[in-house]
Amino acid sequence: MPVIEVEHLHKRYGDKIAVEDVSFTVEQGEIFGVLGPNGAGKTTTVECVQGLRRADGGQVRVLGLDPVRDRAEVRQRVGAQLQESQLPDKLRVREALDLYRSFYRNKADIDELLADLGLTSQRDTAFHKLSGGQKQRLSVALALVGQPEIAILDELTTGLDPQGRRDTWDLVDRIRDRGVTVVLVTHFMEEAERLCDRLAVIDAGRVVAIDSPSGLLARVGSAHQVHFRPLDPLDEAVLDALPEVTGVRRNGDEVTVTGPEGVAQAVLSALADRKVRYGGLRVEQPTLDDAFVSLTGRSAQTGATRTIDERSS
Ligand SMILES: Nc1ncnc2c1ncn2[C@@H]1O[C@H](COP(=O)(O)OP(=O)(O)OP(=O)(O)O)[C@@H](O)[C@H]1O
Repeated sequence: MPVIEVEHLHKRYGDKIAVEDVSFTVEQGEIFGVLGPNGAGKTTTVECVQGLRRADGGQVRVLGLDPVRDRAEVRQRVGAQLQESQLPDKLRVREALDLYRSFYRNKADIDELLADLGLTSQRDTAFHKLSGGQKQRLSVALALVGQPEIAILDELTTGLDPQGRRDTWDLVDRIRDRGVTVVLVTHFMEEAERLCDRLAVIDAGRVVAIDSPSGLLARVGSAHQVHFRPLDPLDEAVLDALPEVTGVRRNGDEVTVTGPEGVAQAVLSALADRKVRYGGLRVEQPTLDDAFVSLTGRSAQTGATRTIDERSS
């Protein structure tokens, strides 16, 4: 059963159209991504879901409620992370959690929350003394302190280093394991691919695709590429004849073989069978960024790039 239903959402700021026409549903228990480049309308969309903004057109239902009319109830049941840290400098972690906890009917156990978020030893630390990653984790803790059914996390890992980003991803998995439905706003493809069950790709105020990460990747087609430099004589026709191979080309002493998933194994075993040694092996796999480019004609990625190592880790 969907916990969020957005139908033909339209939102303007004066003459500026922020959201042209956005529709999607979020199912109970999933991690749903809202993905797109800066200015695509992601934040405006989730602000309408939270009842922070009134739609100019279309319909939004959250847990069967109207988020503007039933704002107080939606606030109790939907936890939202603050996009920028907006707490007084001197407020201590524990005090911030106590304060926010007092707003909710279903109160989380603060010690448990601190432990879950790796903040136990910062419980008496003032807000301004926290690191960027700790502030980020506190803002997530504040989103969870009312034991929400849905958590909305906006640009969760912006500004974090790669390790901080990975720790935060583990955290999102744990939030879902508590049974919370997660809506994750991001412009990082890698983050969406790692975390989301399904995602809506938004560009210029419109949904261009809704799918699972692997479904989106499948739309890009067979973009796997294997590059290597043969160190022994190689008849490229041997590779071309493999059923997994869709193309072979040579550029100087480098050979590039293209094909669907599995092409790399097929090429490497053909080389081994013929005792052809090689150097400079690289395997490029399609990424969600490729999917985004093929859907919109341009890149959403402004930050992280993907490497083969990361993908296999
Ligand atoms: N309060 C506002 N007043 C006027 N225009 C706004 C306001 N908030 C957002 N916009 C504009 O609406 C468009 C959509 O903004 P929104 O913040 O929803 O996009 P976004 O996809 O979340 O972008 P980002 O990743 O940069 O946060 C942008 O062109 C933005 O400049």
